[in-house]
Amino acid sequence: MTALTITNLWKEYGDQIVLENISIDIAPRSFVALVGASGCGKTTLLRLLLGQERPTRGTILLDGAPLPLEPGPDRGVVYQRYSVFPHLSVLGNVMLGPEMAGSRIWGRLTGAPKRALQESARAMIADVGLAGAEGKYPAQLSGGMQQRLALAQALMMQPRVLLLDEPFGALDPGIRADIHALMQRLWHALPMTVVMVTHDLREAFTLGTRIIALERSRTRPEEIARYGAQIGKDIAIWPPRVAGGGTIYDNPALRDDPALDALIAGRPDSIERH
Ligand SMILES: Nc1ncnc2c1ncn2[C@@H]1O[C@H](COP(=O)(O)OP(=O)(O)OP(=O)(O)O)[C@@H](O)[C@H]1O
Repeated sequence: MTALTITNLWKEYGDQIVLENISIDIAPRSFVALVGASGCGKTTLLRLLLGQERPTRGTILLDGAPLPLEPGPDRGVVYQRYSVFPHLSVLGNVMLGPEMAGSRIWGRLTGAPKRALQESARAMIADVGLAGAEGKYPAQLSGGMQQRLALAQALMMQPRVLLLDEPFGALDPGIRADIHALMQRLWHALPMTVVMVTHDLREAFTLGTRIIALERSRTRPEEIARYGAQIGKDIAIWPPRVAGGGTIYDNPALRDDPALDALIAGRPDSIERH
């Protein structure tokens, strides 16, 4: 159950202010879709959450504790391309993260621990719809299959936060719809909070529990470096989607929110299962 708390976050590169005073509270199990014009700083914010970049000012807390300064297994990431290793098979890619983590503690995995890892890797591969492709290499997979593999690879480490940087942006619409369904299923099934950068508003509204738009209010050339992007819009999806497949009535935190109760009182029939 992982919450992210971003407070008064600034990111500057030299003289250029990219993010200006961003504050966002992300509730555990949310699915935040981050949208905004090209170059406004979406990937920069994701890299800050991953620990690949450090804030110039401000704080990021993960369940109340300062975010570790380096990427770690608590945060998984999937990019639009190149998240997987081309020289490893599907099985090899999915086993790699736990193997590396395990080998730091026990040395090279062999015997029963290796077999157990192989078994859970195969189960994860089946979960993302790649059963039968365990021995294939990424170049032998379609774009959609590669992104399923990238998801499996990230999820094997059981991240508390999954960061997605336009992971479905290069896929054809039909394939994208299939992988959206998979993503929804995984988000419901696994105890993770998701932050996804996307250019596609439809995708944001299909998957997100909340849509946050970064915007630069000043865009004249002489102003671009001196003012960063801020939160332009912050939209909660109605009816609220709750991870795990329940309705808002099943979620005590939401059920006890008086403002929401009032809304629900006016529209009791509009609460759907997701
Ligand atoms: N390492 C860096 N050094 C200097 N400037 C950087 C660095 N990384 C990003 N920037 C700048 O920060 C700004 C925001 O970039 P970012 O990639 O975060 O935007 P974005 O919203 O993700 O864009 P897009 O939608 O096109 O991917 C850009 O002007 C970019 O040039």
